[in-house]
Amino acid sequence: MSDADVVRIQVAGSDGHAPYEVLIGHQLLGELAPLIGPKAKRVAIIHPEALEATGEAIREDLAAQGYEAIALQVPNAEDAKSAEVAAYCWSVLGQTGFTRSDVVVGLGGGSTTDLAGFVAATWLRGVRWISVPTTLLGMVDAAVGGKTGINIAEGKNMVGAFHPPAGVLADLGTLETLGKHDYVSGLAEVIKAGFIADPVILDLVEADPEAATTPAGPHTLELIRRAIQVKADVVSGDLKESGRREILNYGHTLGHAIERNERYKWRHGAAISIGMVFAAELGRLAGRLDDATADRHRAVLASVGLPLTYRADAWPKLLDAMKIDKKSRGDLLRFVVLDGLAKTSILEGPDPSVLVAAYGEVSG
Ligand SMILES: NC(=O)c1ccc[n+]([C@@H]2O[C@H](COP(=O)([O-])OP(=O)(O)OC[C@H]3O[C@@H](n4cnc5c(N)ncnc54)[C@H](O)[C@@H]3O)[C@@H](O)[C@H]2O)c1
Ligand SMILES: O=C(O)C(=O)C[C@@H](O)[C@H](O)[C@H](O)COP(=O)(O)O
Ligand SMILES: [Zn+2]
Repeated sequence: MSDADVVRIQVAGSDGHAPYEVLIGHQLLGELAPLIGPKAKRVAIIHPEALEATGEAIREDLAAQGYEAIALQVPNAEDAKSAEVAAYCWSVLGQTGFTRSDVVVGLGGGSTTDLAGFVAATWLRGVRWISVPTTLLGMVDAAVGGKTGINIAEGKNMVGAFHPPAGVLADLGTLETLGKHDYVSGLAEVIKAGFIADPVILDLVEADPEAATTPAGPHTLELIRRAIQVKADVVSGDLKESGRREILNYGHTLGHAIERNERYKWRHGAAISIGMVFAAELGRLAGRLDDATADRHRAVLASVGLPLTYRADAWPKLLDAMKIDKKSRGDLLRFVVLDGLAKTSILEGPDPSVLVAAYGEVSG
């Protein structure tokens, strides 16, 4: 692949953080060392068990270029996003003599890059890191924007930091080994970007939903590019989520509560899919969203195999979990809703009866 085939999306710097680029293409490994730069002596490649061979290949490549490179293996999926695993990473960095000029590489899906970014944010109060997403969800969402963190029993991503990467390398070739369910989970965030900002995404998925569920589909690059552009545009203007960035949380208030209720054994995209149907019903019941757009949520999410419903008896626990959502202010629950396609707004303190009614629509 020539350099001309690499798509580059810019993310602006803010709050003292430098701007960076998201590169989308094939065989991007050669881009890693220039991003790490000459000042680093050591590089820690944090990767999940599933990517042991890739982690080792990158380690060897960087070692051959003179870096003291270590591959730091962590558990697959959400099991990596824990205080214990973060502490294990800190110990390894300490034993390696990792200094402020050294660099962390997060190689993997969103769980791994959230952890790696958090480790980088907290080690010596912040070292540079590079995100190398290997899942659809990682590419279109988690790797970009600098939200890093871990889960605790009380809630999803409750401990974390805003710490943008120095660069993002989205190598499309890595998607070929990703399981179907994990790929489809990423489509939930792609579809989210469609509803909140870029409806062309919805048209592309609806044109051939089956093709959208595989990286071999005709619109894969276009979908990834458009979803990353949405994310990059939003976070460029509001790194720390003091305003517009909240729209990226569409569907996440209920979605995160479901993940907590499932003890983080569900895929993020599956929970967010149900959360978006709930948010659409809230918008409809609040008299803001038209029926056609609300119904379109169910149609497009179901067409790619994402779930739409959750257990009715879970409501009290979900309501409790939603109270510590990061968008809450005091006792006020706040939801991102749509006033129309790509027209986001905030619904504050909805009447409890409206919440129950909306949940009734997603609990069968
Ligand atoms: N920071 C953010 O802005 C942000 C945005 C969206 C989601 N997230 C977080 O991302 C996480 C979900 O990420 P995800 O959907 O990428 O899942 P994941 O990171 O949990 O990965 C899913 C599974 O795929 C494996 N895997 C990863 N890449 C692979 C590959 N190329 N081939 C084969 N297997 C591979 C992983 O080891 C894991 O078992 C959640 O924790 C969510 O909260 C963060
Ligand atoms: O980047 C953001 O901002 C998002 O909200 C993107 C979400 O898709 C993502 O799941 C994020 O990790 C949620 O963050 P949280 O602040 O609600 O924990
Ligand atoms: Zn998400």
